Amino acid sequence: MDKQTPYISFSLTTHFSIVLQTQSDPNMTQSTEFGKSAAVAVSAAAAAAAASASASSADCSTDVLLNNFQLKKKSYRVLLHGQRVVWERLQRPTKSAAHNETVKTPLPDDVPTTEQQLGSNASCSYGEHSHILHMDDIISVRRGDTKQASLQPPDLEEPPADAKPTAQFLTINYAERLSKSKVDCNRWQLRRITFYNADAYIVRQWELQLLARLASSPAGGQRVRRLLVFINPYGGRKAGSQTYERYVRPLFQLAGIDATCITTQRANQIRDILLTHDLSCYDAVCCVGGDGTVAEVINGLVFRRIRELQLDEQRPAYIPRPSLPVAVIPAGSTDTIVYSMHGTADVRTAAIHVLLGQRRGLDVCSVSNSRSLLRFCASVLSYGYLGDVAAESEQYRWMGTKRYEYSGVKAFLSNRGYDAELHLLEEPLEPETPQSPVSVCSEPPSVCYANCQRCSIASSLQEQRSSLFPTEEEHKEQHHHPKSLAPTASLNHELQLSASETALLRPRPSTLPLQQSTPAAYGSDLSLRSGEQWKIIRGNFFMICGANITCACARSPNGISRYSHLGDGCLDLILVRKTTLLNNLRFLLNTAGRGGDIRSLPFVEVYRTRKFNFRTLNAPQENYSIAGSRQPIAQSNSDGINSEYSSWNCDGEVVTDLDVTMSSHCQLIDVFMRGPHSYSKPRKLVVSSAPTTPASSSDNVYCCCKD
Ligand SMILES: Nc1ncnc2c1ncn2[C@@H]1O[C@H](COP(=O)(O)OP(=O)(O)OP(=O)(O)O)[C@@H](O)[C@H]1O
Repeated sequence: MDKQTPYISFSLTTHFSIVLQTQSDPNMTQSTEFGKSAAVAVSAAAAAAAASASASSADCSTDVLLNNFQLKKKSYRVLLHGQRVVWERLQRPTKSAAHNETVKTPLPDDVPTTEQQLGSNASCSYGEHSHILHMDDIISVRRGDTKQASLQPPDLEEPPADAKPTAQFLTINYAERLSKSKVDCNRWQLRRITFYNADAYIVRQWELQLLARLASSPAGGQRVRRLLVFINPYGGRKAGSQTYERYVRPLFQLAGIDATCITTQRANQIRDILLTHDLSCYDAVCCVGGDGTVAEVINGLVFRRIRELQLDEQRPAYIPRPSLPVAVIPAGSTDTIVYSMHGTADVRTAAIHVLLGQRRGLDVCSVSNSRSLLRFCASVLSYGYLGDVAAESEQYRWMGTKRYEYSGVKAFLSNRGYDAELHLLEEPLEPETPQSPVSVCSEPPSVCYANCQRCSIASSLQEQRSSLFPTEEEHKEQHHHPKSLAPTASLNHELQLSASETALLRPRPSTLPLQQSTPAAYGSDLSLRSGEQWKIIRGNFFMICGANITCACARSPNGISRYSHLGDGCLDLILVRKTTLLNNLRFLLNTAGRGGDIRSLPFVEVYRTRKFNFRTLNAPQENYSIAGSRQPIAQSNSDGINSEYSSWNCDGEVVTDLDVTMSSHCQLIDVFMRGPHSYSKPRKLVVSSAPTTPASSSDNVYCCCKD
């Protein structure tokens, strides 16, 4: 190490070590106000060794690094503090300050002594002009001898740790969420910042510390190294391959992701590969395509797990959780799954979420008829209008996305309503409401945002919930011992759960084997267990939707089911009664706008449930398909739309069964997402010459419970 630039390690407390640099350059010299109990001064070599040791230790997150760097030829003080990198422009010393050589530090006066104390309010304590970058948002860190070299993707072959460092440039690639307006606050973009320091030892130390912190942070530990990518070249505008090459591959390279790509050659190929191939060398599965492609991946992974566990594929006793998480890159026509996950169908945003590694559990619904499990649904299962659109539009795929508009008008005009009977067990909405259609509630239910409380409660209760459900034997026992009938009640008391949390703890019908899946079986079983009655609704419907997620898309930014949550284990059943043509039009316009709320329409009912059963009235039994074939069952009229029965639209695919049960499985699949954000005005930075940076990623995240 250069003797001109010795390191001084200040040990403030047993929990802290601050490494400061002193240099002959007055602009880069600093003393400190921190040194309350500073035990000091180690040799340069010892400090470097200590630093690299601490970098490799898991507990390195308690260290603080503070150095001066140059950024665009301006001097900055840069601090690595817990999970944050903070940098602040060094001001030229004023006359009064020149006498007092102490430079203002970005840490608060009252320096907390432990990381816990620094905790969540640490970001508010930095200087007003500080730029704060959260570790969760860092994609990669690389040093280089030149700025250009530091911009290259990470080098897999690192020089030995004891080699003399030469690199003076340190580039941090990170993701930033753009918060431009209420309608554009969910796009993320890639940013980079390059710091320069004449001392290569400091640069190396920073890189080591940053990498160690990234690896030990919860999100960093989840980052993907080996990815299996399926590209559907057929979906949307048939631009899946170009989308991947142009926008996604460079980002994966930058993050050092080793991606194996397969371009599909036929429908259902993804599912077949996932069912039969060895996937042990992959950390995750990624698909580039629309909702149909995502559904193929989810179906493939869940059925694979069912096979691995040797469960009955037609009537599994329970639905197991696949081990691999799923990444989705939008390249379809509507891309509602991606839009609902991120609040945008922007390709870069979706790719950036894969790089950042943060995952959330996504509910997946199973769709079954009275005889067997048919498939899994990630977005919406819809009968009537949307079912007709799906069946119709397949014939006009050559039109591209216009086929939906054409088929939409045709299906709308020919819709005479469909007779149906539905059975469901209603779940209360948030806030707790009477067991009634949502349309009569005074307060709107919560919207699912990043850090959604409702979903995180559902996630944290997963373990407890599984042990709460009685097996068939336990269930019989409970009938003989009525005191044990309310395990949730006693648990609620122990855990002091709120009403909405209690609702999430309710026993679920989906734990029953599928052979008991007739409405009658459910009705009697659950009435006995929870003391609730199944609701039976009959009528003539323009459309029936079981929405697993909001189903938002560019055309319908709030989605058809605005208040659906991504991972609460519930689905929203939306019933649109057949009334007048004008009312049907009102409904469609309402879903298209940002301000609309279908719950305000008198002919629309929304029920939150974990499971519902549907059957047509007077349906001929012998026409039920077993596996949900794509063929229409009953004869269609001359327009291709059957006037008496519709078909189901399941994630854009056509299912023709007329006796269907849809059940939600809480957070069955892990997907790379944080959830959409609500708009909040970005912090204004006074120093305009400085690069703009995001507030801490967690600062951008709000609770779901506001609209
Ligand atoms: N090479 C291929 N040739 C034909 N069909 C394919 C091929 N690869 C995949 N498919 C099928 O194409 C169908 C449509 O794909 P996808 O749903 O991704 O696009 P989309 O329908 O345009 O988008 P969205 O569902 O978002 O509206 C899927 O059912 C998928 O199984």
